[in-house]
Amino acid sequence: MKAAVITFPGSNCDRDLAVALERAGAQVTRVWHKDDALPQGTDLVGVPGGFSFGDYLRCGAIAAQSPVAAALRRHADRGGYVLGICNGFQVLTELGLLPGALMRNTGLTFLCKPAVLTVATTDSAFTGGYGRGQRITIPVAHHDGNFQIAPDGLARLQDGDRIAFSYVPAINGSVSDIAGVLSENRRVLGMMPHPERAADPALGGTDGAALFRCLVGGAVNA
Ligand SMILES: NC(=O)CC[C@H](N)C(=O)O
Repeated sequence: MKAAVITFPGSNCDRDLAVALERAGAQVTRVWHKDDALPQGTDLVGVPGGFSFGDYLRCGAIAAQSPVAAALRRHADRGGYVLGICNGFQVLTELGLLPGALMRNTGLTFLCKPAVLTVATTDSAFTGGYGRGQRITIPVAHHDGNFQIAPDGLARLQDGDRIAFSYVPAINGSVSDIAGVLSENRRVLGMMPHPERAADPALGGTDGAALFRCLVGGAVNA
């Protein structure tokens, strides 16, 4: 699999994401926010966590206007895979590639800790390596992780089995405790927790590794 990982000014998880994808077997190219095209043959675009453009205006809002974001949109429109983590998830909602919005955490504090998640669907290239309902521990590090969506949008996510992960217990006020959602074609995943920070024993956890193994290598459990 050929993956492209984007770097914006203020990204801080881009290298970690590239390493996690490489360890799972992907061939990774790093892409700068001013690039207006993705490398030929890109299968997956990784949109990493961090503080793109200092989180000014709204987290991810300025990054969504960058030249590479237009190329990312074309990639998604062609049915390409996209993985947005934390600030990357915020960028994907700003781009309209995923529904909803990430608001300030209800506790109004920056949350930096391991979070317990339930795998809500295994029906995707990202989550097929887990069991449905499996509890996994993945770190979070955000102040705007409170996922909100109007009731009709929430019903569409629920009816379409598009909630990928949810928090147990609630941590940031997200509606239905949602931690990650899939696009309608199931090829775009946005999630606030950081699986790349739990993909190697040296990092203190490996629960995120199955996501990269499944995505890159198609290693589906069931
Ligand atoms: N780790 C991250 O990507 C953080 C995203 C964003 N800066 C926030 O705090 O919500």
